[in-house]
Amino acid sequence: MSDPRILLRRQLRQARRALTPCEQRTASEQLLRQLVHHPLFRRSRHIAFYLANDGEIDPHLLMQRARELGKHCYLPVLRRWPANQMHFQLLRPGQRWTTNRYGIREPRPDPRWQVSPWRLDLVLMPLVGFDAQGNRLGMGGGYYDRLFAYRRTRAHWPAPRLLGLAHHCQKVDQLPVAPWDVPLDGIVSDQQIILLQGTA
Ligand SMILES: Nc1nc2c(c(=O)[nH]1)N(C=O)[C@@H](CNc1ccc(C(=O)N[C@@H](CCC(=O)O)C(=O)O)cc1)CN2
Ligand SMILES: Nc1ncnc2c1ncn2[C@@H]1O[C@H](COP(=O)(O)OP(=O)(O)OP(=O)(O)O)[C@@H](O)[C@H]1O
Repeated sequence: MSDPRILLRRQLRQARRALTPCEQRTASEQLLRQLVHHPLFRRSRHIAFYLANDGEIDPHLLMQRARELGKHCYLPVLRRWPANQMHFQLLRPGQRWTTNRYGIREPRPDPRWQVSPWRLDLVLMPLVGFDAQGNRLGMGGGYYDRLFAYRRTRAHWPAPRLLGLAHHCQKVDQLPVAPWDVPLDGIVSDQQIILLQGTA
């Protein structure tokens, strides 16, 4: 039986890649506007971002603001072994960079600056698709799901808050949910903020 996620992923990735540079810039500015004064951002001192790839909504303006505000910013770094795992690494002055197996830039791995996910206050997650119930479709590597698998049994741990970031065109009526999917606390698109029950 074929996985309905595969076709959906292809369509939604095409849609976000089709956005013009001008639409991308506007979306990035809208994202900044939505989040910069939001308590979820203002209260957070340790925040994980991502470097936009494949037409993803670009959080770099927000990351720039976070750095100006003296917040600690982290990016995902893929583990060499086991190859299906990732963690977050603090961005440092004079940061050195490398390129991961998908061609995405990431900080050069340095265990001294890698943190356990529960040390973060807020994680901004890239996504391919979302629905109003807060379900997320990712790139299919399962990296975020594996890292936050502990949340499925400890749903009430306050930290970190998990927010998916997306272009509005990535919204669908209802996503198929997999048993390993980690529920998000909210989704922020260039047009709306959806906060799930219990998220303040
Ligand atoms: N910007 C960004 N960084 C991220 C993620 C992400 O989704 N976006 N990730 C979120 O998990 C992790 C990387 N996961 C990824 C998983 C698949 C592909 C990808 O392009 N897959 C190709 C197949 C490539 C291959 O098999 O070699 C494809 O589907 O076309 C990219 C990133 C960590 N960093
Ligand atoms: N907690 C977990 N433990 C083991 N395998 C997992 C776990 N979570 C996800 N996986 C595996 O990862 C694969 C990809 O999952 P899925 O398609 O949901 O990824 P995704 O959420 O789209 O990707 P990503 O999180 O990287 O953006 C699945 O085949 C699944 O078996």
